[in-house]
Amino acid sequence: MNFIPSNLFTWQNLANLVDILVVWYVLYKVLSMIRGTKAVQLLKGIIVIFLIKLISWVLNLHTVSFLMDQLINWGIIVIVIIFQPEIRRGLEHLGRLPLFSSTSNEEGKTKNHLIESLDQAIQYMSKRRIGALITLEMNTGLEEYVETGIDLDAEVTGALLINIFIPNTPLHDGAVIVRKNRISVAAAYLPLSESNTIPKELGTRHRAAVGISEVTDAITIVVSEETGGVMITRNGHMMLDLTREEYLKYLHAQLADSSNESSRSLFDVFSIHRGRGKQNEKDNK
Ligand SMILES: Nc1ncnc2c1ncn2[C@@H]1O[C@H](COP(=O)(O)OP(=O)(O)OP(=O)(O)O)[C@@H](O)[C@H]1O
Repeated sequence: MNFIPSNLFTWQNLANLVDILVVWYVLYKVLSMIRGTKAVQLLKGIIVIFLIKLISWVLNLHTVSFLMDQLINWGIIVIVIIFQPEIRRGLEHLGRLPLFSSTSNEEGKTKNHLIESLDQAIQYMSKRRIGALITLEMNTGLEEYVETGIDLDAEVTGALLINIFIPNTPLHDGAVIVRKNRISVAAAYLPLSESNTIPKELGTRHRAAVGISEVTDAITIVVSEETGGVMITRNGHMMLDLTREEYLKYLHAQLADSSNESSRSLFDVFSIHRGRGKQNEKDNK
């Protein structure tokens, strides 16, 4: 039989190629989403169960095979219940694809004002080592965390943010939650992460920032009281020791209205994980 190269370019082969690429992309996304979370242990457990199932099937061990079948069938329901928040977050991610979203000019201006206020507060607090924890609500509602805080419902300004976090004042402990471009509450309690990827030298403020990013799509900014360093967390990722340039770039990409801006910086944004802390120290002097 002769090999004719043009036979390779059939619709069927193209469909197969697309099929493989889609599966590969979904697997890659799932694995990078669960990296460093408790889901990795779960995945290992699932692989072990499937291996036992395969071996029992090959060796004709009927009872073991039956038990594994039951475990797999019921396990799916259990996983859906346990990972309900993560599944919800994943679906919300899908809903946020550009195809479904639109933003207006007015919204863009408000977002720019929000970023300027955050920047003013971060700069002030970082230089003076004032600890701060600010969470920005995105698409997932933060109602249950808002309920733990003290109501403010105030316009976001740099001055107010600074004032809230001045040590030994009634509102400084806990997190500020920003909703719909307003400071909704201060002194809110956020869930603490149990991730073992958080560096040991970071305390509960940083752990709370990672915690909220694991269960919602909120963007959380931390200013460290000890070092003045700036961290942002989102979707379980920590971006540590960010310089001013880096956090502004990130916030603009995630919040600003211009679709050009966001798509242009998206790659850069995801490549930031540990910023140039040295630069931060320089800025502080
Ligand atoms: N679950 C939480 N929710 C909201 N805020 C919290 C939570 N846990 C701690 N905090 C805040 O963090 C402060 C304690 O910070 P701690 O020194 O333990 O953290 P850290 O990560 O080492 O930060 P820093 O570098 O600023 O010291 C508390 O006073 C409180 O304001």
